[in-house]
Amino acid sequence: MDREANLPVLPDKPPKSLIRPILNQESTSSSSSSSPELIRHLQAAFKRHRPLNMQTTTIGPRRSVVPKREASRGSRLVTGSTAEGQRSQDVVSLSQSLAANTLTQDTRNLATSVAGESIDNASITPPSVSGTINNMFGESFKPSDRQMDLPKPTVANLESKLDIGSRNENAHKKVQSLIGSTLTSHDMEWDATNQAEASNLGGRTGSRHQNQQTGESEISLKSEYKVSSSLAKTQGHLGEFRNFLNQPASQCSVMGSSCATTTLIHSSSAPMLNATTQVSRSYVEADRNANPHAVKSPGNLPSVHPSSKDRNILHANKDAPASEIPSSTIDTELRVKQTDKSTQQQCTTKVEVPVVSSTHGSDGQANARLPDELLTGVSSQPQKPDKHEKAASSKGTSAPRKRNYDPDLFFKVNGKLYQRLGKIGSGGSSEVHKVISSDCTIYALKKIKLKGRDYATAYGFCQEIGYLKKLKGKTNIIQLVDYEVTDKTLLQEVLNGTMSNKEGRVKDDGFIYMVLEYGEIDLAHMLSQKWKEIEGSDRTIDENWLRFYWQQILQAVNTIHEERIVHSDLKPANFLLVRGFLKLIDFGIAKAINSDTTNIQRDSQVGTLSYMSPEAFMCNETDENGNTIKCGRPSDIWSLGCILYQMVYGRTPFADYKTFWAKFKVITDPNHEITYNQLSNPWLIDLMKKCLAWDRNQRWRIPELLQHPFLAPPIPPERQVKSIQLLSHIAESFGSDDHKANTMISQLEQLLTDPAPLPRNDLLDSRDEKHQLLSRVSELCLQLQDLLLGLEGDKK
Ligand SMILES: Nc1ncnc2c1ncn2[C@@H]1O[C@H](COP(=O)(O)OP(=O)(O)OP(=O)(O)O)[C@@H](O)[C@H]1O
Repeated sequence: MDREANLPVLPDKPPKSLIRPILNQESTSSSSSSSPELIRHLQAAFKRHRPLNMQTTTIGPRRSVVPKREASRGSRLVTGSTAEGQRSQDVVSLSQSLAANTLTQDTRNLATSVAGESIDNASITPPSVSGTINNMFGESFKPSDRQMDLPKPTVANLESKLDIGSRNENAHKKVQSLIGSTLTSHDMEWDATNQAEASNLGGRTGSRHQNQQTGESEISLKSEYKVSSSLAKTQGHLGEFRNFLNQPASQCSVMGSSCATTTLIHSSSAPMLNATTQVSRSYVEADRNANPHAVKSPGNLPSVHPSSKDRNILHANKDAPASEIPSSTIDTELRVKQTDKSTQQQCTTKVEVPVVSSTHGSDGQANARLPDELLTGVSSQPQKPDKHEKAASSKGTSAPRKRNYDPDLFFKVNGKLYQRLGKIGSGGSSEVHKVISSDCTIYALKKIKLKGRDYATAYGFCQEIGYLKKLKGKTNIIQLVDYEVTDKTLLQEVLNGTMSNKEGRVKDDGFIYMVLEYGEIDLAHMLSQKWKEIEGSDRTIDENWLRFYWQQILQAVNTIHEERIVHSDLKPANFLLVRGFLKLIDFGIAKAINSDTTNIQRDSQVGTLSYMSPEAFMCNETDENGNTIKCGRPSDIWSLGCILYQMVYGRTPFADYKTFWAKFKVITDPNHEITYNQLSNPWLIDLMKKCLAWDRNQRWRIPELLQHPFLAPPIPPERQVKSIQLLSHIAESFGSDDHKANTMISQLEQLLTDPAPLPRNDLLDSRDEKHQLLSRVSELCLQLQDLLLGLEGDKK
């Protein structure tokens, strides 16, 4: 089949908008007859009058202007009916047949946007930011979005209003200093920006200040007007904040990220958040020491006190009529009853139980009280409708939700509040926020908007919960701490494995919330940093570093393959460092393998271009023998090969092929030879080849890869060592600058040590191979002998 004949011709040149407007050149060429003086004036005039935003966003359409974390969002390819319409520019949408006449508009947009521009995934791009990325909600995501989302005016008042109790005083002071410092930093930003932003109490602008020092010098800019104008709001936030801190601790919190590690990793990028984690840990530990059984809460506030809403929940849990039960609680209860109880309890019951006991138990009565005026303050505060969520409960998918918290500051998942600390990143389908729970544990909260998506896609997103539940307790997979799907029917269907509404679209404004273990940095950024260190020096990648992380990558993928799950979107950005170890994330397009087969059935082609296997590009087409091309575990192995290649060489194997079609063509061509530049360790090349074999049946499986000589170098037997000693003795005669002799010696050494790179199992099985090997050895020996004789002749 001549696939290319059907391919639409895409422009080789990048779209105009992507062409860097080099004013100098244009001016020069268009006025070639003018005097150089005039040109200079013209250029100066252009520069002077260029609008500000043009300077920052229009010029320099470099892909490298991607914020940390955001950088690694690659071009995910989604095809056919399952392609969701609201992807960011990084997302490719292709019709299933890949024929020109069936290409969707999205595809054209993508293909155009990537033409001439590297679509090799921004994952190795330095985490510097100078541009703006639109996220799925149409909001502009700026680098500053990563910063604290706390309300500015809350700062000044919090410290004075939160009492410091005598018990755990140090720890509480730390919390307060944290609050003070983080909010103060935010204040600075707020004060420095225009007044219109003062009303944005969500603080979405975030702080661009990278350190406290800078912030301190600007604090004097704070105007009295701004503080007083937002006083009323501040009271409300204070109430919310206190209320938040009074929430019961989640037992799941022990799974949160190590604060110390977080501090270490992020020290350069998010100093304020570092302070947060560090202090929260101190607090948690101090409190634990003081009373290991108490539910943690800072300040001298009672240790456990539910919000007014929580009290409703408690009633409901006891004997209150159903009408009083908030919807989320009903849903939670429902889910616990209707689904796998043991698993559910881990995620939901754990969270609610402390609330019940603390309020209804005798201790609870004594402890769980906030000052009434504070509660009043919370409930009387005008509620800001969340533009994303206000319709979430409409049309019967879930009952109307009353809010007693500011959605700009908090997320609520299963009745538990999580305070926003900043946006970490946004993928093609989601946005991920760093949050802190009431027990001061840091989590990542992934929020996926469902509205407008086709049902199958929404179903797929929801399946991620299913996979993560299945992978609970697996240390090399990111752990799901809690979750909520506002569309209960959808969740129920996913959990039951049914799909009734395959063709429909999600109309209700539903969301999926997933509270996840927090990862400090992803592999894409680790690689980018590593390569920055290496570039400009004559060093190559440290093999031990490579072994350390490659082994973890393999083990993580092995875990899911053993569970019969194919990830389908393996790339550096989907491996997160948690407490020093890599964990796999993003099961958004993962698929389970049916028990009677080894492949998964896909309705569409999915993945991230640079890491997609040939069969992923051709999924569901027929090969030359008429067999349907399917994806299975080998498809993940190919992606692993691309990751390893990137770790070794600093770029993916097909990075030179810039456009989608160029990549498609080369990756699906069985005769294309991937270039492997020479390395000091030939095993490394062999290992990459084992993963990147075009024929998926030739690719090694993970158990084999874990035994590959690169990870498990063979120990040479005594005899071999002797032969190597002999060779090094001979090598000394030639000196290091005799390239020819040294090449022969190292070839001989390799042949004698281990006749690589033959597959280990059929090592020297055939007589012919042994014969060939011996003749090659003797040939090299004779040549070396000649060289040695020549050398001695020269000396005489
Ligand atoms: N648990 C976590 N801890 C820290 N950061 C996370 C976590 N989960 C996700 N992220 C960040 O958010 C980004 C997007 O997350 P994720 O890949 O799960 O979303 P997605 O919408 O499926 O993205 P994609 O389109 O790349 O598949 C990740 O690359 C990572 O940087």
